[in-house]
Amino acid sequence: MIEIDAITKSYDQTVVVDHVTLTIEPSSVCAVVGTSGSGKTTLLRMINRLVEPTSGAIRIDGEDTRNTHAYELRRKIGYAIQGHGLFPHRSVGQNIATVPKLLGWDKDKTRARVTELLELFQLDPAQFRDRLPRELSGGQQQRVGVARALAAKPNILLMDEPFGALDPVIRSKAQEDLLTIQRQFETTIVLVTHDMEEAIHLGDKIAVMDEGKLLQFASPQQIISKPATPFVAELIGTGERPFKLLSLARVGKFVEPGSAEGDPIDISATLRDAYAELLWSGRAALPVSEKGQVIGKITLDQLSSHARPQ
Ligand SMILES: Nc1ncnc2c1ncn2[C@@H]1O[C@H](COP(=O)(O)OP(=O)(O)OP(=O)(O)O)[C@@H](O)[C@H]1O
Repeated sequence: MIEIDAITKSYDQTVVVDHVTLTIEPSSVCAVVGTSGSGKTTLLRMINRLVEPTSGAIRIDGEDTRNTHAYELRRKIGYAIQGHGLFPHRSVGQNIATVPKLLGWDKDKTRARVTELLELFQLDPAQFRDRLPRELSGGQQQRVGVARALAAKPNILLMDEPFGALDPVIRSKAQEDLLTIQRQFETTIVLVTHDMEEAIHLGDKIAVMDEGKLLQFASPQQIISKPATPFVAELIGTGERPFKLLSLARVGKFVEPGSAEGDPIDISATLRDAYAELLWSGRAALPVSEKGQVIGKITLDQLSSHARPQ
């Protein structure tokens, strides 16, 4: 658990993070969202003391971070940034091994961990271990950046716009991979993004910042249905609200008995996918399938009722 308690950062007379208080539950994803200059990166960096707070406290599992050396904290906490920040003259394997090496892991253990991570991120170790970062595509470099951040099996992973430089297709794959890995390792993730769509998709909770202040800290559902201020509503985009609500729920929860015409949709699809398919094909209901078997249907009426605040 990360408890952020009235944390404040000022540079000279300018307050860039202003008395922010929030608690991030273990094994959850907290997305920090806001416009440029709102203090997101500064807030994130105060968690691993890359930036020292001016006042306030941060506790990790009850322990005040000021009681731990900053370098120890940074070895314990994974950190991945936009543009991945890989060391250009070190191989992929050496990049991933950075923190294990600092922690004094032996060679075999480190090599085994690098192999495990390369496989996890679908980068064939035989092919990629000895390449230099510049010999990889942007998406592959980004995966190495996240692999490096996870190398020493941190409980906490801080991510600053990790997918910012990726094209939409690779980005969405990278987001899915991250969620899979997060569930597998139960990592607590704090992720900075300026993209509300990404925050809604990845966050169990979303922290909305503006001018150094925390405007709202709530679930995606609550942020969309009950934005705390007009600024939060603006960030979501009023016209987008119904679709964003639909994107949070999966078809599986809303299956009705009966059948419908045409191609089925899988139970794992989002209600937004189902809605798009209904509109596109001009149908009022879709058959729903699970492992290739039709198990019921989902109707336009049901989707409409779910696209409103509950
Ligand atoms: N070392 C520093 N010295 C002085 N001002 C700083 C310093 N670091 C950040 N700031 C200022 O603090 C404010 C918040 O910066 P921060 O990088 O936290 O914002 P952000 O929300 O992450 O923005 P972006 O999305 O553009 O990265 C900005 O106005 C920035 O200019």
